[in-house]
Amino acid sequence: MTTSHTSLEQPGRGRLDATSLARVAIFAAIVAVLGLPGSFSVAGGVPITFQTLGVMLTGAILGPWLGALSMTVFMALVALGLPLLAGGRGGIGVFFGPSAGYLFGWILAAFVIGLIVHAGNRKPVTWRTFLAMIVGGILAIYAIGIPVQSAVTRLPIGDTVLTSLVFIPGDLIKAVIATIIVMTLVKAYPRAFRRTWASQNASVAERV
Ligand SMILES: O=C(O)CCCC[C@@H]1SC[C@@H]2NC(=O)N[C@@H]21
Repeated sequence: MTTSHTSLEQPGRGRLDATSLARVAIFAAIVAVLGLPGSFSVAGGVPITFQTLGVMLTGAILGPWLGALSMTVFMALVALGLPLLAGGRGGIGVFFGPSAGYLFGWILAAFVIGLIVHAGNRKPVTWRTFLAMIVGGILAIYAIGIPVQSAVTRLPIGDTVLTSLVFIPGDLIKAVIATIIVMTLVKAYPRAFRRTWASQNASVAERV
């Protein structure tokens, strides 16, 4: 195993070099920037936000581990009080509010999207990338977000599911946009994507 002054140990896996660290930071920043236009308030206390587009891109481009790490860093900064959520919100309180589950879901989403997009170490194709956005970027987020929202607001789960239907049109549009961006990048920079794939797989291989 090589050592480097510009790398950090990743728990349970290989090394996190300076480039990976920069990517993690850049995508956390992209998610923050997508919060700048603000959000749309809807019933239930969970806003419609562009930030999930950033979550989708993070998982697809960084892959499962770095993607999840990037979203974890983003959440840590939010917890520390940085106003990175749409509408300039931040602080530990958001993790006890109606959208807390969705926020944790963003970490899972980046991981699941990365897994599906990178599945089998094959070149990303449009259908699998779009499937990843649906499964990771919508279903995985809702799977945590809706039960937590229901528990926090004390609205029955069925009613909370109905409330969350308002997110579907926007999230589907974001899934399409994310797929177009990712496939455009794959076509423009195939070697960069191959390197991302290879490094993630090498890291996974190191773990077994
Ligand atoms: O800013 C927050 O407090 C978190 C917002 C969570 C928004 C959820 S994520 C899935 C769904 N899609 C949206 O546009 N909004 C919700």
